[in-house]
Amino acid sequence: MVHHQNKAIREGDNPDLTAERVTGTFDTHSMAAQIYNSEAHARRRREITEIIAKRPELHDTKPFPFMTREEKILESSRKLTLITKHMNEIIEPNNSNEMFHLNNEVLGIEGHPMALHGIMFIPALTAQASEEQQKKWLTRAINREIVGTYAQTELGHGTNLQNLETTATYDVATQEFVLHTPTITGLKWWPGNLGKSSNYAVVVALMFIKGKNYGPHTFMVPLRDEKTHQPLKGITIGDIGPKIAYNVTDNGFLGFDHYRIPRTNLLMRHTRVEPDGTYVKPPHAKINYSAMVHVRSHMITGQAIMLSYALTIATRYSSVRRQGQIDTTQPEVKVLEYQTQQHRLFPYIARAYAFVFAGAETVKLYERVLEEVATGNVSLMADLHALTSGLKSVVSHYTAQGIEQARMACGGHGYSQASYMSEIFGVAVGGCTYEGENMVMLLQLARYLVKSASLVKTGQSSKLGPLVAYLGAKSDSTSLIDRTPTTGFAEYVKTFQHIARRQTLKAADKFFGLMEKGEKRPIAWNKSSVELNRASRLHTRLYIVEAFVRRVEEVADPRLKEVLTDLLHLHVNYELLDMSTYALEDGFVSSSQLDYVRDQLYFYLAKIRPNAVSLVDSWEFSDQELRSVLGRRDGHVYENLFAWAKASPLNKTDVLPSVDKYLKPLMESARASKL
Ligand SMILES: CCCCCCCCCCCCC/C=C/C(=O)SCCNC(=O)CCNC(=O)[C@H](O)C(C)(C)COP(=O)(O)OP(=O)(O)OC[C@H]1O[C@@H](n2cnc3c(N)ncnc32)[C@H](O)[C@@H]1OP(=O)(O)O
Ligand SMILES: Cc1cc2nc3c(=O)[nH]c(=O)nc-3n(C[C@H](O)[C@H](O)[C@H](O)COP(=O)(O)OP(=O)(O)OC[C@H]3O[C@@H](n4cnc5c(N)ncnc54)[C@H](O)[C@@H]3O)c2cc1C
Repeated sequence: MVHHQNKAIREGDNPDLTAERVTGTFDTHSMAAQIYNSEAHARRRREITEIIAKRPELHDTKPFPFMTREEKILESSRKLTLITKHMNEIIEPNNSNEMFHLNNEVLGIEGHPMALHGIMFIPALTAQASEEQQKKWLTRAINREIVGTYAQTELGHGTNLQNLETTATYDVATQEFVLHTPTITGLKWWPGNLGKSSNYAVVVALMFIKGKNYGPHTFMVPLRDEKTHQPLKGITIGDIGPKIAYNVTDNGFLGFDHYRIPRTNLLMRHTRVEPDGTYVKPPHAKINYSAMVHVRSHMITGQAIMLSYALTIATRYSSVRRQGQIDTTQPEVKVLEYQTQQHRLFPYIARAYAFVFAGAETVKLYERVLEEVATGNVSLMADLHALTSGLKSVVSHYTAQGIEQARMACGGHGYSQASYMSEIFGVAVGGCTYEGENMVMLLQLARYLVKSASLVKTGQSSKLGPLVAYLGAKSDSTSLIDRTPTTGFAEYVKTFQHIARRQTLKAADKFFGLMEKGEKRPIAWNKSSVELNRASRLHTRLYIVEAFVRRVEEVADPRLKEVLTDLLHLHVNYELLDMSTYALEDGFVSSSQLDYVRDQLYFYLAKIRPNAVSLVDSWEFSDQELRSVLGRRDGHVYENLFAWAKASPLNKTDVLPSVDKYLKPLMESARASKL
């Protein structure tokens, strides 16, 4: 038996796809270890996939697109109950990476009744509840004795937390907080699983003590009776209705009518209210925003995975789809042969790898900050906030663009729900909004960049943190990009640094200049905000390139290193062309250098071509996880598209009731009137 580098090869597969896999130059299991950050975890992912494959009760009973929302929720709850019961037979206890994979395989991306429980409720209790409170609630939450969510956003306000309307007013006499929703716009609106599934929530409300507003604080709030699941008195609660996607999750609304909770339900790890109403300040004003930072840190990887779902589907399909000829004397080609198709897909494959490498670094920094904050050291909170604000915005933006490109690359079949592209897009694009609308979060990073620019301008560059140290460096007068060996990335990094530095300093100049001319700070900020956000994007894209370079430098296996180096070449050339306006503006890069960059790009599209399928196979998504007829591992697309269409609920009968009721009489009366 021949041992291929690509471990997805099986007998009986579509030969067009097998031919792609045979040309792969590297071991896909080893690449999976890069993607998932360790050989052990990549192996465990495969083992979990195998266990699930052997347990039909954990499989979808029919394709998701054929289910109603209610059916999907029922089906998801059934599987959630099973995986809860059999968790220890499938994954290592309390291993969040394994849990993530188990959820993606069995429950999928459309959410489930305990999605927010794991993503935000438990992280909020872990970071913000005191030890005593954790004893009371955290263990019960981990055991799934109670189900919770994170209720912050309201109908009228999501971004501007200072103007939330839900109030928590301290009553010294009873030592209780009184939660109240004063208006319709003060209703909590959007929290996942709030509508129907959760019986508790960490609620964010403005805290008032003796008439003074202390701003947003987090409270543990019971919402439903633990036995009957009926809403408690004083609580109005429900589902907000269907969304673009993610409809298995019951995003909900919530109102309070003078609803009382004990003083000790204020989450008190970092902040306290004494029985007499004395307020004890936290060590950092934004310490209670930790659940948001948790999601922002982890969603970089989640977004990279969803982008890779779409790219896996489109790249495999492009290898079995034949249409048209390049050489008219030859048979029809696989659509992946077209340079335009490669240009549509391969730079996004490179981005997906870049994002997952950046995501791994972000999670590491997050874990470090979490540990430090637990011991009272808040020094890195601002850096983490700036980094995650930029990354969540840039990565979710390009992920959505990439999924849409992948959908279009599948032609008409990409428009069918059999591709699953619309759901992947719909779920991923939510990431541009949730956890801070992208423009808003870029502006958060811009605050950090402007402060850093001030240090540069006042000769204090030595005080710059490591993420922005390049802002204080001197630039060469021109880029040396086409004058260095093609294997060196340093010149590209220098060019991206130059572009990001110039834009940051320019945007900061504009902002400070407007203030010097007499504009008030917030007005000057608003008038500079498009330029400021450009700086934030360029800074973040520089970070992503650097994370990619760091990872490629670490790789020891020469075959992996070669293909990752090819991807990195593709990435830096594509990125530079994409931001060429900035490079051309001050003549740092000339148009002849851009011609070189373009040639490099085309060279690497062609070089990557034989590895394209292996690069997407390396993510090792099972068919169950992808839920896409077009993206099937075996490449047998056409017969399965036909089977899928035949299974459509509309095809249960030959004549629909609507035809009997309306169309037949309509046609009959049209015919009769002609007589
Ligand atoms: C295969 C993959 C499968 C995946 C499956 C699919 C996944 C789907 C999952 C879906 C789950 C979705 C869950 C979503 C949940 C939510 O959306 S929860 C709600 C999130 N809401 C937001 O993010 C709101 C955004 N707004 C804010 O964060 C804040 O309002 C603000 C914009 C940051 C401003 O806050 P405010 O308190 O008003 O700030 P200011 O008083 O103006 O101060 C600004 C200074 O504060 C610093 N700062 C802000 N936040 C932090 C922080 N977290 N840490 C550290 N510092 C912070 C900021 O830097 C400013 O500092 P200075 O410049 O020094 O003043
Ligand atoms: C799928 C999904 C899941 C969610 N899950 C949860 C959850 O579990 N819990 C929860 O509490 N919330 C949740 N949310 C809510 C989400 O966090 C908010 O919708 C998000 O933070 C954006 O806030 P907003 O809706 O108020 O947008 P808005 O702030 O109203 O944004 C509208 C526009 O105004 C602009 N804008 C607003 N403020 C500024 C500013 N200061 N400067 C410049 N431009 C500005 C924005 O850029 C945007 O273009 C979820 C949302 C979605 C879509």
